[in-house]
Amino acid sequence: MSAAVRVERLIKDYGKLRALSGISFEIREGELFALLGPNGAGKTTTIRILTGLTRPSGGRAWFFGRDIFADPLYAKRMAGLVPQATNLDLELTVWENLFIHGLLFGLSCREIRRRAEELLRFSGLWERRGDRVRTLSGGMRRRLLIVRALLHEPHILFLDEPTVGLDPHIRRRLWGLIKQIQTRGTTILLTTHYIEEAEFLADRVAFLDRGRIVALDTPGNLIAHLGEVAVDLVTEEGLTTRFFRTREEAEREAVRLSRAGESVTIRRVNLEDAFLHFTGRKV
Ligand SMILES: Nc1ncnc2c1ncn2[C@@H]1O[C@H](COP(=O)(O)OP(=O)(O)OP(=O)(O)O)[C@@H](O)[C@H]1O
Repeated sequence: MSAAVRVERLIKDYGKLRALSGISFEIREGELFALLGPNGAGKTTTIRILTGLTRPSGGRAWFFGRDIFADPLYAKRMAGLVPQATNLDLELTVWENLFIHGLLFGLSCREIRRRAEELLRFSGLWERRGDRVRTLSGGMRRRLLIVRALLHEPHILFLDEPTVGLDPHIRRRLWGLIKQIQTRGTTILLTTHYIEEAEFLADRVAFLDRGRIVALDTPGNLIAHLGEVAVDLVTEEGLTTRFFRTREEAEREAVRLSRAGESVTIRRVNLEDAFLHFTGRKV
């Protein structure tokens, strides 16, 4: 069966700057796939290309086996986009924002009413449907953006840093909503620079660094590549970390280091360690 999304050697140049250097990946149907990388890594550019907002300089991409650059209307129908910027009309109500979006996608008024009600109830925004968007909190606006992106029943949802700038409590609530959307059968590509977001949500993660994918696997496998247990050692030069397959090995090393007067801590290896290992940089 064809992958929900297949990207092959995608390149994007902005003048002399190569923002994407030929990235390739596949997303299976129903999968939640995360592109994790620091500012400027090329995450938004990837999403903009796959949602038809910008043309690639090279490479190809397919949704369910169909070439999306050859058939942009098909791509538009299949994809829902939650952009990084909250581009809602603040003076219109929640309901009006959805209605206009539905009309732009060619949905009938009946379809819009049915879908909008279902999604607003699902996302906990039904009671606010008559309120102006200006009166909604940041978290609610983000939920409304997700509802709007799902209105035309896309098969693939693109979420560009969906929780950036939100407090931890609201972020977790959004994570729950995103998981539920996946459970209902939607394939999701999410970009983030929050390690814990990728670790919590993603079935597979691609580490994107300066326009290149430097590693791609499940969070568990990316972590296991380094080991199970980490020993952090604080010295005058800063923090260095060593990785071990077992807790016993790590403890032996920690004891040896503390006898030598070093300050050490033992902890589990996490996705941030893996990111640092593959890129040599922090997210
Ligand atoms: N329209 C544009 N014109 C010129 N350069 C651009 C344009 N859009 C992006 N870039 C550059 O391309 C590179 C990748 O940018 P992109 O926005 O895709 O990164 P990102 O990983 O999404 O970062 P962020 O987390 O800040 O959104 C950056 O160096 C950026 O400055």
